[in-house]
Amino acid sequence: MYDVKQGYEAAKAYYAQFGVDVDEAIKVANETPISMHCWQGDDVAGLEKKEDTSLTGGIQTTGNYPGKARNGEELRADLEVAMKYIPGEIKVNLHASYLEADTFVDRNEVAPEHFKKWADWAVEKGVGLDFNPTYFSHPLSEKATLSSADEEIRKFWIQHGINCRRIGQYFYERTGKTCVINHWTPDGDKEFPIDTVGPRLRMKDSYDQIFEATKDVVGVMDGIESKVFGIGAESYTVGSHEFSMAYALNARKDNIIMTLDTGHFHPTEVVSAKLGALYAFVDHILLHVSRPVRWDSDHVVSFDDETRAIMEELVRLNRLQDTYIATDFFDASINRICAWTIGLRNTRKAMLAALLQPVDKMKELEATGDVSARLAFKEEFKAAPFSLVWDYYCAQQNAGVSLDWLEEVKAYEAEILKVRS
Ligand SMILES: C[C@H](O)[C@H](O)[C@@H](O)C(=O)CO
Ligand SMILES: [Mn+2]
Repeated sequence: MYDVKQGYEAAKAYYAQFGVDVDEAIKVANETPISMHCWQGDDVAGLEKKEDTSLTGGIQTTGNYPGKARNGEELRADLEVAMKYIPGEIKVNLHASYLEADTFVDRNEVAPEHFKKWADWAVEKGVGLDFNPTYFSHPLSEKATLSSADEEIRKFWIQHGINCRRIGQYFYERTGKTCVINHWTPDGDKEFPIDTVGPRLRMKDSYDQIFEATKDVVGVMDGIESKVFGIGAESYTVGSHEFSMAYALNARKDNIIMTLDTGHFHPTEVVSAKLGALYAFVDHILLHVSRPVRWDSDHVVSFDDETRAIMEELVRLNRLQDTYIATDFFDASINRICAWTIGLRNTRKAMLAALLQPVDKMKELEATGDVSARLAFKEEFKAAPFSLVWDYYCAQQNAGVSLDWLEEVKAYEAEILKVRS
């Protein structure tokens, strides 16, 4: 290993030229929570006691890498391994389908008691918990959920949403940290329907009922996640971007916000370009950081242009602290602990790289009309020595410098994952 401290000192001198406080950047990156999705660990299968665990709702995992977690204990153990190598504040993000009970519990019956093991574990680890109603992978979700024209089915899913908000409050009470709840429904149509508003009016009414019935709930924030299409819902989604944005804005409640998933837009649309416009109107946004490859493929988050641009935009807008950052990917073709570690480290690294830029100086250049210097600065910091600061930060946090973590995860794979059938 090279001299990490020496590298950090050199980088510090480089950044000092531009007035960037490296230690402050590390501090902010370290204290900004990233919500780590549990569903990478078992290919979104969940822990419900049921025969059919197939993934529906127009989302897909591909690959059959050995060693996926088969129960809550294994999933928590795997999460813990990955968490060792992800520096900074982490929350863990659960779907309702990760309930733990001795017998089958249907979605309209989920309750706080089914998440006691998760809450005990989170308290022991000192992490917060976020939550998601699971409006998919269920016989009653095949046609539609919150927008269903069948009142019995719609009622079933409304009850699920209501119960999930109560579970969110339970997580808040146990961990002392706000529980961010995300609502995503797969409702949509393969062909463009004749009646495009009816399903939306029903979905709007369903959300209204969920929030009205739980208006006493405290300690939660609710994101409404939009999506442009899904497999089998290529032409129309009920919860489109316009629907979700309009719902969140019109709700006029501080706790109902928009969720932007980086894989849920047309391929040439980028979330980074939406943030500045939305923050002119809202106080908070929930982000699902993913990597769409040609479609909403949910590849592992990369340290790529868009992830970096999102973080740069949040820093420049001074909205990092107002944005709930969550990861959302599921790759079944590689070691799942590596998937988490790589994706979450990249998310944090992009955040740190964004914080290591002289934003005030760049704003000043722009304000004075010096657009040539603005471009020169933007380009300069693309290749600035942030990785030396990153390595130092990982060393400080005992999170594995460079690829140190890989050998240890491989050892865990050989010892623990390989023996799972
Ligand atoms: C598991 C899903 O990815 C998640 O609930 C949702 O956020 C989504 O992005 C569906 O495409
Ligand atoms: Mn998502």
